[in-house]
Amino acid sequence: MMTSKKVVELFYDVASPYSWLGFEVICRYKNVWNIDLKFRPAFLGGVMKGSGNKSPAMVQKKVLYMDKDLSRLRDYFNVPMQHPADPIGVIFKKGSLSAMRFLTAVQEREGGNTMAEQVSRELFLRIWNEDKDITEPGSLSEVPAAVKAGLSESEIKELLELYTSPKMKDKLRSTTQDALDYGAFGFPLLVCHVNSKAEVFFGSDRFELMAHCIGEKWLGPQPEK
Ligand SMILES: N[C@@H](CCC(=O)N[C@@H](CS)C(=O)NCC(=O)O)C(=O)O
Repeated sequence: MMTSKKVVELFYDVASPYSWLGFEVICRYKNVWNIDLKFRPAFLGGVMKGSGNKSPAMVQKKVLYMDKDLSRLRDYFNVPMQHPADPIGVIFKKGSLSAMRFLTAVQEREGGNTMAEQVSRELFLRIWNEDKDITEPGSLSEVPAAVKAGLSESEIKELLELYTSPKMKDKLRSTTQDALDYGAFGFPLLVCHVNSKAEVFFGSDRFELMAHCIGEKWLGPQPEK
């Protein structure tokens, strides 16, 4: 008899480069480990505020270290990360609120994972590889088209109306609150449900420990290689 799959929730925000690393690794493992992966797109700004934390990008020494760290991780994780020309403007001034509402709408509308995964990846790519805007409706409308999600123009229009609705704002707020309730102070956050207990891990650098705790094997960031 097959044992039931362990539910793993990934809380992430496309403004967070470490979220991108965590996102790609857990996507690579979703068919390697006996897990049922649930995407929980949430708002990192709300987590920072709600937990009383502040972004590491506000401390000069951390910024310098993260620069180096991320360029090493790009190769190790094989994720095509590129610094935007103005990271502070991208993360703090422009922010990710509308993009995360949009992603929430995509997920709600689909009720599944496939399009949410593709749209998330496209949003990560736009910020952290192509240095393109993710705040304007015109930019967001390019995303489902770019992932060839099979949406007609009227469906894309429908999504663009849906993402600014109070319902999607509330949904994003409640997902962010769920992350805070699990103890989040930053992203990515992975919550593993094993033996009716929730084990919470912060960071894209905790997969080895996470694998140990859920009884799976860690094969490095590129398990298929
Ligand atoms: N060591 C973690 C760092 C993750 C990280 O710095 N995440 C940022 C967002 S990109 C954050 O939320 N940081 C909160 C904090 O460090 O307190 C990793 O390798 O993934």
